[in-house]
Amino acid sequence: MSTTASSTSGAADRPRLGARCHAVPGLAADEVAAASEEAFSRYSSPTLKRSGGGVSIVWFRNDLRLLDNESLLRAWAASESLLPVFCVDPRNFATTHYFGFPKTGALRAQFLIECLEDLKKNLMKRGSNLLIQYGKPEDILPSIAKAFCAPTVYAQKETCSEELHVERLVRCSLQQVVLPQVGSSNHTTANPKLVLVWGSTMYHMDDLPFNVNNLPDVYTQFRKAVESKCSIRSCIKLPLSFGPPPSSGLDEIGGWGSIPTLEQLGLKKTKQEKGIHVLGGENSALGRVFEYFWKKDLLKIYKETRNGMLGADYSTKFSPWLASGSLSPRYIYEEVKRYEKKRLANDSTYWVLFELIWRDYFRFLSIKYGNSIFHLGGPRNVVSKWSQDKLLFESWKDGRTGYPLIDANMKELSTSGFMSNRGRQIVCSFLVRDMGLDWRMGAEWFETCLLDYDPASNYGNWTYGAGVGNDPREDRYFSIPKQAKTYDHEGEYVTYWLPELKSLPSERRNFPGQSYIKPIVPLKFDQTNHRNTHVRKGRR
Ligand SMILES: Cc1cc2nc3c(=O)[nH]c(=O)nc-3n(C[C@H](O)[C@H](O)[C@H](O)COP(=O)(O)OP(=O)(O)OC[C@H]3O[C@@H](n4cnc5c(N)ncnc54)[C@H](O)[C@@H]3O)c2cc1C
Repeated sequence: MSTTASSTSGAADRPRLGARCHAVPGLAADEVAAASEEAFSRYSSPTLKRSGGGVSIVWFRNDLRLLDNESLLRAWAASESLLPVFCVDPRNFATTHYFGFPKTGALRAQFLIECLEDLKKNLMKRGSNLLIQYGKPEDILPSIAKAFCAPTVYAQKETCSEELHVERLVRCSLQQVVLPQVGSSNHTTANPKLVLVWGSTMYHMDDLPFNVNNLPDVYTQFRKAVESKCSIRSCIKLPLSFGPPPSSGLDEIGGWGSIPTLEQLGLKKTKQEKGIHVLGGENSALGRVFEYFWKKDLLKIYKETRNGMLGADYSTKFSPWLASGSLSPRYIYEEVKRYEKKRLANDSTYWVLFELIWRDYFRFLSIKYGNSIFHLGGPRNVVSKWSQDKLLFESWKDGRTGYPLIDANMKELSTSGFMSNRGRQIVCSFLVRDMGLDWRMGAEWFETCLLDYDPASNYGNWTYGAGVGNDPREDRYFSIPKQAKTYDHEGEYVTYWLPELKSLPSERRNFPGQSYIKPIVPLKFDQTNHRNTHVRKGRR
């Protein structure tokens, strides 16, 4: 997440100007199937044993995968019969945010649908299935537990307020269910319980060298502590079969249910013609790891290319799968180590892990700082004046600010649901520093659009960029002219998203003057000269 310049994406990685969508993974379907099959078989173990009785429910949340899924394995091991469940929670679709945007945009909803299709297929291949119901988990899970007489619901533990609220409601509503106690001769009863299992980070929460409430506030201190004092747990293996599914109870709840369509979620499908198209699901995720590390051998140059903005291959694009839990960060770690053994170890191979530690850091920080990451003053409770000017905001959101670099990035976000890390930092700085807008408006629009939306990473990064988080450099300012010259020197990126700039000479595409929309606000520090930018930054 360093902001210092390194070279941009190599020319070979760049799509031709005017090229259409870039599929991620860019593998043929049979290559994806072969890569995921190979990974599944490497992580399958015929010796895993189950010792429990009856039915256990595994409630899938943001852990839509089989490989390295501890709650799934524990539910399977503790039962005779596993019942995987996904609840399509209307609160995630039919509601809007504080500033009025839909909570989930159509692109992420489509990605989720693909994840569910893939998860269901993978479970069926291993003798199980996925029960899908539309409704609130606190309503659905108790009725399923009752119908199947299931004493335990296993699920992945989450960290942010909305998800924690749902956990509390589920726990309470399960307590209202009365089940006959298994194996009891004197007709005693029990309530089903919710068992929450940690599973979203590379470093396990229980292995941290400090209590999470004493987490170091500065990333570098966090990273150094975990790197020197903890090790990363091995991936959880898979049994060869998750079957058999429960034999009775299904009729009572109306069968396995079906994966909703976009229309059923109240959303409209849009035809995506440009940008990257990331296919949801664990098979694609495993296919992408294979493609990026082994087939295209891009891991060894990641550190040099990661600040790019154009195309599929300047960075890993793992984030949408990590956010939905279709990919485990520990699996990536083990693949990096395998690559380092078989091919080479260098700064780039390490740097992917360095970035995954950022992800862990924001996840743990969301526990330490709770709801304050969503509040205007952020974790440091900074009091500052922010504008909520609607017109300014609309111009940012729709990519009509008059600054090609901002407009191109915002168009990429709404068209594809993705934006590079470089782009995210630039548009965040522009919204906060140059427009002076309430950073939460930007964060909520990201929440609507991003395929990889994750509350801890999104709000963590926004509070950081807005100077209300734990950044030792509170006044982080990204000068657009400087960023454009460094990361889009030839104007290839802006021209891809704003074809009207194509006729300009390459050096003017980011500086089109009169031939483009008039800038909506002046830049706070409008110079390309490094020394001046630096001096002024200090004064802020
Ligand atoms: C304002 C802003 C909002 C963001 N919102 C999100 C979000 O909602 N969800 C999200 O996953 N990332 C978010 N990020 C972080 C980062 O931009 C994306 O993770 C990254 O661009 C995803 O592309 P990639 O998978 O190719 O990343 P790579 O460069 O290949 O990095 C590998 C992985 O490391 C992790 N990572 C990298 N940088 C960060 C970071 N700064 N913070 C946390 N994790 C990181 C991601 O899981 C990523 O997949 C945000 C960054 C900013 C500046």
